[in-house]
Order: sequence, then C-alpha cells, then structure tokens
Amino acid sequence: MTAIGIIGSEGRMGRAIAALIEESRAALAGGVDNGGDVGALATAADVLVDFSAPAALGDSLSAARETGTPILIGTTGLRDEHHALIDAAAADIAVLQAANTALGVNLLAHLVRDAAAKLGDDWDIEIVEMHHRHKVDAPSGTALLLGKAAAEGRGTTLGEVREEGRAGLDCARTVGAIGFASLRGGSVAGDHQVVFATEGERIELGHRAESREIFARGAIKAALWLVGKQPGRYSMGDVLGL
Ligand SMILES: NC(=O)C1=CN([C@@H]2O[C@H](COP(=O)(O)OP(=O)(O)OC[C@H]3O[C@@H](n4cnc5c(N)ncnc54)[C@H](OP(=O)(O)O)[C@@H]3O)[C@@H](O)[C@H]2O)C=CC1
Ligand SMILES: O=C(O)C1=N[C@H](C(=O)O)C[C@H](O)C1
Repeated sequence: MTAIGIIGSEGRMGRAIAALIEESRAALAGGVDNGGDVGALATAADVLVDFSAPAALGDSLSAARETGTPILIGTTGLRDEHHALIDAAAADIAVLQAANTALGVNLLAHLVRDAAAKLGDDWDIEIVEMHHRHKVDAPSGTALLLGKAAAEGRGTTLGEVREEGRAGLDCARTVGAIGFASLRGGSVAGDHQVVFATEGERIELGHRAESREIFARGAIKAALWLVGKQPGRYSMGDVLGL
C-alpha cells in the first residue's frame, strides 16, 4: 500500500486526511507539525502531502527533493517566492500544487474561465468567499485560483486586474477589475461565489464545501496519482482529467 506522510498532521486538514486514509487503499506513513523531522517523514513516505503554512514550504520541498519523494502542496497563502521554490523543486521531483483539491472547485474554475471569455468586458467580475473564523490568509487560495481563471478567460493576468480591500469614499470599481471580498466566521468549510454583473442582470457561479472531507478525498486521490510520476509541476486538472 502507498504510504502517505502528512505535513501539518495535527491541523484541521491533516486530521481530516488521516481519518480518510484509514478508510482508503493507502497507509499513513506518519505526520509532522511545526518543529517535526520532515526529513525522516520523507524517508518513510512514498508521497508527502503538505497542508501546513507557507513558512514550512522550503523545508518540505528540500526534504522531498533529498529523498526523491513526490509531494502535494495544499497550503495556501503562497507568494511569488513560494511558487519559485515549487518550480525549482519540480525540476527534480513530481510536485502538485493545488489551492483546492475538491473536484467541484476545479470544475468551477473551468466554467468561470469559459464564462469570462464569452461575456464582454462590460460584465464586472467580483469574487466573494467565506471561511471559518480561524483562517489566516485572505483572499483564500481558491478565490485567487478562480480569479486567475477569470483573468485568463479575459485574456489578461490576475496581477493586472486584482482589486481588493475596498473601504472609504473612493471605491468605485476600476473598469476591467476582478474584485475580491473575504468573510470570516463560525465553522464554514469554504464557500466561493463568482459574480458576473452588468446593467440589469447578474450571473453567479459558486461552490459550497459542506465539510473538509471533500478536500481530504481529493488530496488522497492526488497523492496516489503522483506516485511514480516524472519530475514536473502538476495540477488537479491533470489528476481529474479536466
Ligand atoms: N488545498 C486545499 O484543498 C485546502 C487547503 N487548505 C490549506 O491548508 C493549510 C492548513 O489548513 P488547516 O489545516 O485549516 O490549518 P491548521 O492551522 O489547522 O493546521 C496547520 C498545521 O500545520 C502545522 N504547521 C505550521 N507550521 C508548520 C511548519 N513550519 N512545519 C510543519 N508543520 C507546520 C501546524 O502545527 P503547529 O500547530 O505545531 O504550528 C498545524 O498542525 C492552509 O494553508 C489552508 O488554507 C485547507 C483546506 C483545503
Ligand atoms: O483554510 C481553509 O479552510 C481552506 N483553504 C483553502 C483556500 O484558501 O482556498 C481551500 C478551502 O477553501 C478551505
């Protein structure tokens, strides 16, 4: 059986993945949290999954590279320097980075890209997300993934049109912007809504995660898929055939 090692094992996602591994055709190689020996975990595991914090990424990738172990990065809040680390590691090992491992969200990204491509520039795009009260990064990784898909559909990059944090008296939207709004509260596992709005009508495409189990199921599927893959950077689209 494929042995999966979990980085961030005592966190909300780590625990959800461990619980599902018990019921799946995989085995648990072990887990680490802040201060744990990720090198030993990488040696014991056939594949690593990292759902921890951006600060962990460098050590996770180094350990995976050292042992030639494929790795799934589920952590969000990643910046350009983290993506550069992932690209460098992908020269030596198989790395899959996914802000959301749920099937529904990855399909939604395709729908959003298509809708943005078909609707004209006079349709404003706003992305609203809500998560539990403990979430530290905003906008969510998924909101950014959906924003990137919308920007691609429009033939631009998210960096050029991203708009967030409106407050005050000078907040009329910029033409062509993709806006983000983040709500935090309670135990919400993850809600995302992409609103396309023009004069007189609106289209809303969205996804609601009812529990973390959908992310955990997708993570295990992706981890098993990664084993034996050539070095390179992969996405959930590769796993799901989207
Ligand atoms: N891709 C996806 O589908 C999903 C992604 N996520 C993302 O996964 C990440 C974790 O989420 P969640 O489980 O809710 O967060 P939690 O805060 O519940 O758990 C994070 C865990 O990571 C550990 N950790 C923190 N820093 C390090 C480190 N440097 N090395 C090793 N372990 C570390 C923490 O340990 P300690 O307490 O000791 O610091 C903790 O156990 C977030 O970025 C979240 O956005 C969440 C859901 C789905
Ligand atoms: O922190 C979470 O909980 C989640 N994080 C991911 C994100 O930032 O998009 C995925 C999911 O929405 C839950």
